[in-house]
Amino acid sequence: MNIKICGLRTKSAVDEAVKNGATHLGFILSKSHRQVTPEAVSTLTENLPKSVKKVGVFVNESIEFVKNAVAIAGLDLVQLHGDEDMDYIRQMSVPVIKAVSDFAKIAQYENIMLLLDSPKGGSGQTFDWTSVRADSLSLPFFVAGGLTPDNVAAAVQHFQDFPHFYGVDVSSGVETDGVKDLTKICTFIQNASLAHYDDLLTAFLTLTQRLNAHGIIPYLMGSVAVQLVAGFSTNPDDIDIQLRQSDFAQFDRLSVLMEDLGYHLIDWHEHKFEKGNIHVGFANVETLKNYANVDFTALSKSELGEFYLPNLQQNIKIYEAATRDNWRNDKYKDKVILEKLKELENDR
Ligand SMILES: O=C(O)c1ccccc1N[C@@H]1O[C@H](COP(=O)(O)O)[C@@H](O)[C@H]1O
Repeated sequence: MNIKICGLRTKSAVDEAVKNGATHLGFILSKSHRQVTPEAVSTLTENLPKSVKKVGVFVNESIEFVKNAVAIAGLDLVQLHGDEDMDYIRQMSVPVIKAVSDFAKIAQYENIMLLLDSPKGGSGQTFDWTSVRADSLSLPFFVAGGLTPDNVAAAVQHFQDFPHFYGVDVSSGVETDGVKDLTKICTFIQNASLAHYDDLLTAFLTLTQRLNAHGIIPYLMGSVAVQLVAGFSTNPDDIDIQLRQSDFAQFDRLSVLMEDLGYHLIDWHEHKFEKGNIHVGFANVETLKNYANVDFTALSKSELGEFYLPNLQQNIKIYEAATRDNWRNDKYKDKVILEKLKELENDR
């Protein structure tokens, strides 16, 4: 789940957002009471994990102004909140998020990300979510505008089935008296991530029933399994399923079964499927011994259904292996999960 915390101005707020699993940090570089300089962004984001993206927010600035800020602040993306059109957007040196509030005008944009917002960015005003039709959106999109720790779960649930829903974005809703509130940042991220976790777990349980009907018992791995076993928020992105080699080898049969459930194959090499905002990856559980020195036959069955999952100690071994694995993209997240798992084990 992508979670963007925007309008950051202090190191403590940046640290709180990162610590809790924000995937994007937003900095206002145009005129606003939240405005910061590109130099300040550079200082505030020193030592930021690579997986956390820095977004600069601009309103109708000159191309030179934006490019200069991108270079000084080291921005990964720019968010454009004014009347910038495709001619302007094509001149940007980094990927673009375009804020839109008139949803009838979405069709003019291509190869970018959208941010659905109320007409006045950063005002904390919501828009009518039901005014957006899923079939009008063919680009990945963030939802913003008046989100708060209290309504973000409802927003995630509302947009979850939109095929291109990418994440949620907040500024005013995590402030108290105009200043970023660390408790609200933490609660916002946890509530957004919990709503997505609930959806992923429900999708996994549906999938499990279908696999079981074909004589297959899946192994639930990754951050959904950790959250189920350990109970802390892991902000899962996808569902990691492992299968016995005999089941995994019949990938064509698996593909048919997934398509029946509305998923489509998005990466044949990685055995990844997608349905809306839900991604499911398959792998062979019998490789666990070599990868993490975990005997897959020692994994326990869940009480929630006919599937296996690793316990606390087995998850620790798996995440230790993941943090050593050069192929893993999000090592920072793996490291945070590993630290929390170890803390939990020490407390027992
Ligand atoms: O936050 C600002 O001051 C701002 C100024 C100019 C353009 C956009 C701005 N904020 C962005 O608007 C969205 C929604 O914010 P909110 O949660 O409704 O307050 C978010 O991306 C802000 O960073």
